Amino acid sequence: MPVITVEMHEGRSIAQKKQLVEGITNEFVKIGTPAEKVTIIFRDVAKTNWASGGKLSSESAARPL
Ligand SMILES: O=C(O)/C=C/C=C(\O)C(=O)O
Repeated sequence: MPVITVEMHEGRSIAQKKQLVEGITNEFVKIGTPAEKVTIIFRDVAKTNWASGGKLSSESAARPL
């Protein structure tokens, strides 16, 4: 019963999340896991709560989601 947690910047659309769900689930199906057993949790993190390379994401140049 795999549980996959995806922590990412907030802002992705439902359509984008559905695409991710399909892709991630399919990878597990390819290795023999029934799709119903795959659980995916999205944790959308505000850019003010995320930092990389010593900088808050909210203060870094915007990149497309
Ligand atoms: O850590 C970074 O520099 C960038 C992270 C980007 C995401 O988490 C995202 O695109 O959701």
